[in-house]
Amino acid sequence: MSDSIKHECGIAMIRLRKPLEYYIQKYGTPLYAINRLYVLMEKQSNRGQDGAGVANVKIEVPPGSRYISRYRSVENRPVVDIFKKINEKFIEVQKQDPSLLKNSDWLQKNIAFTGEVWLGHLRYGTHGKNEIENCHPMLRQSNWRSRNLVVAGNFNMTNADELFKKLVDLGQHPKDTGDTITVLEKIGHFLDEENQRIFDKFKGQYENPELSDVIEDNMDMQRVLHRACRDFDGGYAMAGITGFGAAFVVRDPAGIRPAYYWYDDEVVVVASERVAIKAAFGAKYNDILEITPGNALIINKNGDFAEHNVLPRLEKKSCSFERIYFSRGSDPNIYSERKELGRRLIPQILKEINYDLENTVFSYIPNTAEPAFYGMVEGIEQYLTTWRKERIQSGSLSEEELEKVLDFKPRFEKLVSKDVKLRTFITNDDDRSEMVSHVYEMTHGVIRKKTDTLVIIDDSIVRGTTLEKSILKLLDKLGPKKIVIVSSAPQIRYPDCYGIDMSKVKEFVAFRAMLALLDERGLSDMKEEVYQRILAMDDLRKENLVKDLFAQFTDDEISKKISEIIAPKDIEAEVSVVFQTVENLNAACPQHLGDWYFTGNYPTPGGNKVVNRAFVNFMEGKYVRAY
Ligand SMILES: O=P(O)(O)OC[C@H]1O[C@H](OP(=O)(O)OP(=O)(O)O)[C@H](O)[C@@H]1O
Ligand SMILES: NC(=O)CC[C@H](N)C(=O)O
Repeated sequence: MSDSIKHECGIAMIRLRKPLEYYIQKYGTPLYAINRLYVLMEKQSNRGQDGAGVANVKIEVPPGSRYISRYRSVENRPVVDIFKKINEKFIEVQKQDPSLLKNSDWLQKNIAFTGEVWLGHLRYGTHGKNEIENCHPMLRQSNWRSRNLVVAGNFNMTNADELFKKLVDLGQHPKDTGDTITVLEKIGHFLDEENQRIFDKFKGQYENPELSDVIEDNMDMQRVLHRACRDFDGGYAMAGITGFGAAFVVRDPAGIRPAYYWYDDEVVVVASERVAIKAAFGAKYNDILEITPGNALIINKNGDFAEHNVLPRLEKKSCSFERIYFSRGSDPNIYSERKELGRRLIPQILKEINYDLENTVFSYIPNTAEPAFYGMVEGIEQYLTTWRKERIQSGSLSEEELEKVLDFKPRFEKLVSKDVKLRTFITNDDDRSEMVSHVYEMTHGVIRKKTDTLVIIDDSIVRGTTLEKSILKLLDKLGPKKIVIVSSAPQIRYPDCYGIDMSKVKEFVAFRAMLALLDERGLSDMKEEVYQRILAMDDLRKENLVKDLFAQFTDDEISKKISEIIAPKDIEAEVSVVFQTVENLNAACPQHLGDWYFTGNYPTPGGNKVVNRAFVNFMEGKYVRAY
């Protein structure tokens, strides 16, 4: 695992509900599912670039034939790499005899990746190195078909270490400490027990080969998943396929990680983002459903499916950062939420520029912040409508003044372009500073030197590196009197532990600002005091003690300190930072109230353990992950 802040992982599942023959007839190719899965995965490439994997299971093949196939890759463009390899198999068949591509029986007997159940994964590793061994899907193999298991997930458990220990206490000997293996083994353990339970129940009644079918027909996946997941503390959308073709996607009880599905009579499809399902299958957004938190979508061997409750639901706390930054902004709901985030910042922005729209230029830092910018544009226009009305209704305007009021146009400009697609989050820390200075270029000749204030919106300020190392220096060269950085997200104060690797508190510029304020105010002893209180806790999950440190200061004090920290010493413009309030974030994204990054209110008890541990690590000078 590199030290960079991570995005998410993405999952993609397709279950063909008809025989392969049907798709060959209708779509003229045996590659129907492959092509759709490719789109489903490429459209989620924003969620993981450390590696990718695809697994395929054939239902009902005779003993002796391979029925689970898998490719994984950590190449530069892992999804392309995998699908190229899969495609090569069909190119070979084409060369051999093109008519075989229409022969579903022959294909399923002879060619891998011609099965009915597909599972794809894009990885941003949070646990374990960026090596192919850590790529999902992971396999748990057995000579008994119904004991085979393939798993891929978007997840992080705050108690991965305890889960591992439990497996060892059971007498197991996992081949790796990685969290995906731990989860795989955990589900696998209860899958084994379920196999045994059904075997014991029916053993007198059927002969052995027949018994295998009876086990598969009676397998209670809801029970397996309930027993496997009840010890998980974390955020997860965990997808799996058994060797006999039953598939599932289970979502954490607080709905932290996203999971959507869509179906028709040909397919059942699951993905982390709606945009991907829309693109791959032309689905209508309104027909794409969200897996209910605490439920599993279970697809039987025969293609029937339903949601089943697996764990009691918790208060829904879906990750708000998905809406602010991670997920693709072309999802109509996300687009309008991002706009709303921009619009809601207007009162703070107007205050910051002293209501002087004449000498202000508005712009944004590409790419994610673009919709928030459009929201900001709408907000300014709304403000101007009210302003014009009030001026006109005052009745005191001369002809010339009236014309000026009606003519006035706010200045919205594209000042920053980003010509490298690579997101700065994905490079490791050392390369990152180097990289960010080359990623952006500025539009000169728009700002009136020493006269204009520049208001520029970004989606989030995490470490402040993008601003400090690159953007502010470049913007300063345009000559503004003042630069107001607007963040559509509130101050990121607390670590995440539910799917993204943001668990080292010292990385956050808001945390560094809080430390600086403690020092300035002579409150440095509080750090030691909180540290000792955490060490004395009998259960770190009880409460988040780091909150006590932030509670010493107002939001504005922290914002001011952040602006001091990120403003490079050698620039001329005054710099200030405006952050979204948590109330406005929640109002803009009412279905995604998971705001622990900003509030420290974690949706599971393990979150408190992570933040307390992260603080202990900081105090002890340990630069390691806190879960
Ligand atoms: O404060 P920092 O730690 O530097 O991180 C915050 C920046 O990182 C992200 O940009 P990214 O380059 O991923 O761009 P995007 O907007 O194109 O997604 C995000 O949009 C912020 O601009
Ligand atoms: N971002 C994720 O969901 C990571 C999944 C898993 N924890 C891994 O590291 O592979």
